[in-house]
Amino acid sequence: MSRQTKSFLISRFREMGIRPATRHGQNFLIDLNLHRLIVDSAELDARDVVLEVGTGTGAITQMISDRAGAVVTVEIDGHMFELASEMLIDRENVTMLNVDALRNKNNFNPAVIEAVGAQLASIPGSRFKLVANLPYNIATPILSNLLSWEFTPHSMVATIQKELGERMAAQPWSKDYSALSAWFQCQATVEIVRIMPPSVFWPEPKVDSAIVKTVIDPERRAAVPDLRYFHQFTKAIFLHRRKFLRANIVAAMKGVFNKAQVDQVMAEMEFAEDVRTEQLDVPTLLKLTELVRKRAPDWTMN
Ligand SMILES: C[S@@+](CC[C@H](N)C(=O)[O-])C[C@H]1O[C@@H](n2cnc3c(N)ncnc32)[C@H](O)[C@@H]1O
Repeated sequence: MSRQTKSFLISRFREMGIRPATRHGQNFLIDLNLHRLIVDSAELDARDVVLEVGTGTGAITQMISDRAGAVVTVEIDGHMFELASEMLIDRENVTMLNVDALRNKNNFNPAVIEAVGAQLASIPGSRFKLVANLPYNIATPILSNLLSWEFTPHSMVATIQKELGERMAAQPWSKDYSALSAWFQCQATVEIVRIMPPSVFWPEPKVDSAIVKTVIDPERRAAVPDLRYFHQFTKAIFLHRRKFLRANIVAAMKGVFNKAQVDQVMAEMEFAEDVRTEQLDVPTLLKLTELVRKRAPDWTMN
């Protein structure tokens, strides 16, 4: 049974003589029904190897461990690691790592990759999932990098800033639609499971949060010929998403395409001159990327 209530946290932090570390995004979820909702949304069973970034006190880890085949949980803060160890020490299917989950913005820590790989190899027919109340300062790189990781996740259920969840799920023409929306939606479905006010955390964050579920769609993913190219090219043309698409392609392909070549691409796509990047849905972005990739396969974003 989880002990993660506000009074439990306050008294344990006092005993240890520490305060929640803002720099590590330490906002602990104190509504136990929401712990359950996160874990229920992941639909776990014994085949699942779960990565949790941010063990905290281990409250969610415990619930995951009850349902999944294995959990690899990662915590950067030595005090939190110590606190969580008390609760998780006897659990044989839990691997605890006291490291930074990320080596840098674009890469996971090799120790995390190794631990997840070992668990995936040890369970026949294993599936890889992320379940986490993520530290908000690294939520985007964690979720985004997992989509091009060594192990393709089956799904990811995460508590993140509401604004990030809205960007992941956004549709063309909306203010939140961006390269990030296209990156998620070209290979997965994104569902906002629950919006949550600051009061369900201790200490309270400044913004609303959301539980967001991303389920990878293998068919959709396989239909993207070059995920890395798509990611880079959409990032480049969405730098000024309200501008005319033509100007964005000219800027993105500077030194590779001359303006006549850009006009050829525009004509082949049957785009009007005044089409803007923010209007393009994911299938159209995929088609456009392929036309560009065929003409400039070696292009990379500056
Ligand atoms: C939002 S709290 C969530 C804690 C707990 N799972 C819960 O639900 O209450 C995020 C946790 O991630 C840890 N953390 C922050 N940055 C990290 C990083 N780069 N790698 C691993 N853990 C990190 C923090 O110390 C904190 O315990």
